[in-house]
Amino acid sequence: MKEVTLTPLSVPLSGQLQVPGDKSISHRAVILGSLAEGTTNITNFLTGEDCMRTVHAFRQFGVSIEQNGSSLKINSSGPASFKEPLAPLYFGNSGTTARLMLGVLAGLPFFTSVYGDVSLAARPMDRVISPLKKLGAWFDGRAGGSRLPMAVRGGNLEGIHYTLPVKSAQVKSAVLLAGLFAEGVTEVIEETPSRNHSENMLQAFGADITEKNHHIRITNHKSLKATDVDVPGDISSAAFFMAAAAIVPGSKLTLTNVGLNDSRTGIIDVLQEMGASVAISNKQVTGGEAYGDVTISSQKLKGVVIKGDIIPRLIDEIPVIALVATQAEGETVIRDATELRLKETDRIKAVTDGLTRLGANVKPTEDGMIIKGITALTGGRVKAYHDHRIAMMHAVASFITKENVIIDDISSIAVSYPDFFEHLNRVTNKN
Ligand SMILES: O=C(O)C1=C[C@@H](OP(=O)(O)O)[C@@H](O)[C@H](O)C1
Ligand SMILES: C=C(OP(=O)(O)O)C(=O)O
Repeated sequence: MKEVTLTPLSVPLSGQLQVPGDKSISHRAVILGSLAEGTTNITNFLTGEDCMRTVHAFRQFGVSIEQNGSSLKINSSGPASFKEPLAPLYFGNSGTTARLMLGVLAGLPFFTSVYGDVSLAARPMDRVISPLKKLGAWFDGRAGGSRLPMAVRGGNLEGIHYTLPVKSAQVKSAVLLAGLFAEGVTEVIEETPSRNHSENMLQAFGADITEKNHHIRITNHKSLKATDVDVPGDISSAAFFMAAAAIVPGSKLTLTNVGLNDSRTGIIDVLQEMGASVAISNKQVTGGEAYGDVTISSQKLKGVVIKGDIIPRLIDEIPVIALVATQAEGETVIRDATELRLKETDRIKAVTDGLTRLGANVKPTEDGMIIKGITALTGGRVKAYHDHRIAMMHAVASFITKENVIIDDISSIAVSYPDFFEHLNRVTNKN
């Protein structure tokens, strides 16, 4: 447990900041770099605990992955050279590692066992196991085979046509990764688009993958070609600074090199609709991924309705959007977001409990929450529930509270943003 007491802020946020590399893209770069034959160099890799779990998993197969700061050099001879691991693979707190690696393990012709921390052990894995079994892999695990720890015996897969029953990029990616190893064509039908980093990167690594009218098709392709990846900054990490600049009066902040893939930019759309000033400059593309600089300044905000197809485009940003909504005039309604209950913690409960303790007017609903603003936040003791996004949301809240905010445990932040407090201090001139 690492408790922290945060004192209210008396200055606006200003200056420039480069947030760390994107978590989703970093995971995928290690996975595809390890499956490819040859040398893959990854720059601006996120060295947070979650992505390092994915690195360690491939090291256990015998893949050589050298780390030098935020650069990785992967030397691999492809999956045919992978060794059956001698020990279980530990995925820590990382849902993305668990779900995507189960897709890879389904394709590998050996036995593996996998486990995670208390939070990950509570998260549903049946959503990936169910299609992966249809492809031909064998799984068993706790809770009737639906939870970690889990055992996997992979290999001998055959392509399937699968309509995603949940709006989840992790499930889509697990099936596509297994599809690399399956005989014939594997097709995933996704009614509401979710983040498409797997599709972009599979294409960059030479996989035979196409997308048409929400139907994504991948063909058996064991030999991917090693391809360097420069990871853009993580918009989900930038979101905490965008929110801070939007709610602290007089702030103006530029976040550089932020990933701007359309499937992730829901937060920008929502902040603009609320009335914040958000400007994008220097937009470029690398490996199919858009990125650029985002300048945000505080303005008078108004409540909005957030529902439907935008939800997967901002799912991880909802905790901090809820905080912004406490400073927006009128009602903000968040719907269609039951998935929040299945993250590192139940984020509907964690956000509404925490913001209520700080003096906000927020009510949980079955699939989201309703926030009434503007409320002056008081401060107080809050719990992070060992969830990085909840801990960081509360840290940003301390910028606008009257009294101190005491967060019970901030150690979870290391999974996605090890330098978070250093960066907070930088833009508030605290140090
Ligand atoms: O594919 C990914 O990298 C992710 C997908 C999302 O999860 P779901 O697929 O469960 O929605 C997101 O919440 C998670 O942080 C990362
Ligand atoms: C939900 C998240 O991650 P994961 O599913 O990888 O644990 C997140 O980073 O907010």
